[in-house]
Amino acid sequence: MTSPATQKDNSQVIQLLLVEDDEDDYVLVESYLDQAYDGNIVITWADTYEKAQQFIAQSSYDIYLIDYYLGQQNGLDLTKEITSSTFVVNAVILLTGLDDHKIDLEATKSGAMDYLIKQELSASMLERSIRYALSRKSIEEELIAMAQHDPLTGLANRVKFNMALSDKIQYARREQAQFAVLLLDLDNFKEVNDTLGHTTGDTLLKVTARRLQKSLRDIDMIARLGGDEFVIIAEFNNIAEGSANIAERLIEELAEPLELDCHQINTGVSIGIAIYPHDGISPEALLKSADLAMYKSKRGGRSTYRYYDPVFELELTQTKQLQTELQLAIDSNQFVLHYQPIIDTESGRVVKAEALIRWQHPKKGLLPPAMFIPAAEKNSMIITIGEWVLQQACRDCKQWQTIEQLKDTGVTVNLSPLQFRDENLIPIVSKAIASIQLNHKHVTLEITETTLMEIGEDVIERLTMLDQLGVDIAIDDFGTGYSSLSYLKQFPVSTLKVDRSFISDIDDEDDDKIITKAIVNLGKSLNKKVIAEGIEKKGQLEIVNQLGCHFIQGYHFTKAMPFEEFTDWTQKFHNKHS
Ligand SMILES: Nc1nc2c(ncn2[C@@H]2O[C@@H]3COP(=O)(O)O[C@H]4[C@@H](O)[C@H](n5cnc6c(=O)[nH]c(N)nc65)O[C@@H]4COP(=O)(O)O[C@H]3[C@H]2O)c(=O)[nH]1
Repeated sequence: MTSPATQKDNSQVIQLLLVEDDEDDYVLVESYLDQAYDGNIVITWADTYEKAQQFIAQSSYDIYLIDYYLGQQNGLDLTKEITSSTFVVNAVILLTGLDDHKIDLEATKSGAMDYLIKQELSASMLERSIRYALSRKSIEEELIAMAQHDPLTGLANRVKFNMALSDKIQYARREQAQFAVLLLDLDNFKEVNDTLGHTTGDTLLKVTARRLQKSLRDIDMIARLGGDEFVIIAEFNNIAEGSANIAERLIEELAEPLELDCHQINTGVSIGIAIYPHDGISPEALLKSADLAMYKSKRGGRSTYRYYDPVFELELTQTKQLQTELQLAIDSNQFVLHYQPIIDTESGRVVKAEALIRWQHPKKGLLPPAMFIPAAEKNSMIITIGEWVLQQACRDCKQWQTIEQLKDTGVTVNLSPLQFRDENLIPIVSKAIASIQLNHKHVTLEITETTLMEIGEDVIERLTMLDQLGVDIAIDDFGTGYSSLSYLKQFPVSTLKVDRSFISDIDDEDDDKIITKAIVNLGKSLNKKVIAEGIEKKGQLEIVNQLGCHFIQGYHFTKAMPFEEFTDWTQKFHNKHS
């Protein structure tokens, strides 16, 4: 008998475990194998079931040759033990003294690759059977490798990641160790994919995978879970310091601009971190915690990382609850619109009214948008709410046209980022206006500067489509979104709305005055109107008048009011100022 496989170190030589309780049969099989392989085979002989189990636990073999009858036990059971792993291929050949169709079937069912009858055995038959089994093993191994890898990046895929995470948990439980799961999501992958095409998107993913591999140690596991989501399992001596360092390094590395297909691409990554065992002891729980933390870092300004905090769970539950309530609010008409006048500084008339949504909650009373719009924006509910706002605002505007003092008053509606991106936006807007035969010029859509900046190159196309409909477009919160001048020049927008933060300190802070002045001048040079919103005090009004703002809006005149109140207020205002 040769020594166990563990002691040999020649990869060309076949390692074979022969499980045979009959010494004569062992000698016969060994002689055939020697004849067939001329020494290029290492045979480890186990003469009992238990010994075979020991060898199997210590080492792995290229081929297992197992006798069907092993004393009181059965070679089929041992075969099942060896072949039971889903992700490791083991080549087993069963030997039997009987030519029995039933045993043949059982052998195949148990996972054996072949079934040989001892009386018919020869060196060539053994060699052929082993050759076939090894070739099938290598094909199956290749298939398994393919099933565990992401073909695009070559990284491990979700299947392999799940296995690795389960293994890591078992190891950490045994060793009382900690480790971190870092979930990464690229910040502007969708924009790259949508604007530059899938080929560039794929290249970005491949480059990202390479960058991640470069930044990590070999011992860290990295996988692509799908889309632009990557995940890392990493162990550190000091888990808090180590995981923070790695997250910072990855954020820095992935923030480096890239030149892809002649485009400069600025990517970034948001990272969520969950630590075993604090944030979960099962693969599902850990991944869910990392996912919540990643979602948080995405929301809290991109290119950041967050550790999981149980409070996120509570927030998520509250958000879900709010979303259920919002659906009910939509179904039972609990939303109302309030209107705030926008006044032309030259004519002194109310030219438009900004529609601002409120929720008439059956228990909590009248709720401001800040208490429900962010939750609605987390899913498509904002699209449904936004469509209602648009239709109601158009209906109200049509009503004003029947009143002499308000017949020229237009309406302004806020569009959330999701609505602006929605492919049905144009039909929704045109239906709301056309269904009541309102003139398009009476409708203004307000889109924040930040939203416009986040859309990417598609923005001009989308704005142009709205412009072609005939509606007016205003950029809200202007001055906070860092839009470039060259971009702004191409936007078919009529109005810039100076962000309230500049107006609030305009009377005592020079910087804000300078910025507002610059925005007004910029607006004028680009042939756009400028609205100063948030005018609360007389002093602010005087300054914005001095600077030449075209329109004004704010508590100094009035807060937003329900439809009837707004109508009365405007009539009185016009009577007073006519
Ligand atoms: N401190 C101060 N505040 C003033 C003054 N004048 C007006 N405001 C408030 O400033 C907000 C102006 O609207 P926004 O910037 O578009 O900001 C809006 C807008 O982003 C969002 N929102 C409101 N209605 C809708 C809607 O129908 N759809 C969408 N998507 N968002 C909406 O909610 C935000 C807040 O709305 P509101 O609570 O109604 O708050 C309104 C308005 O009541 C002032 O002189 N001083």
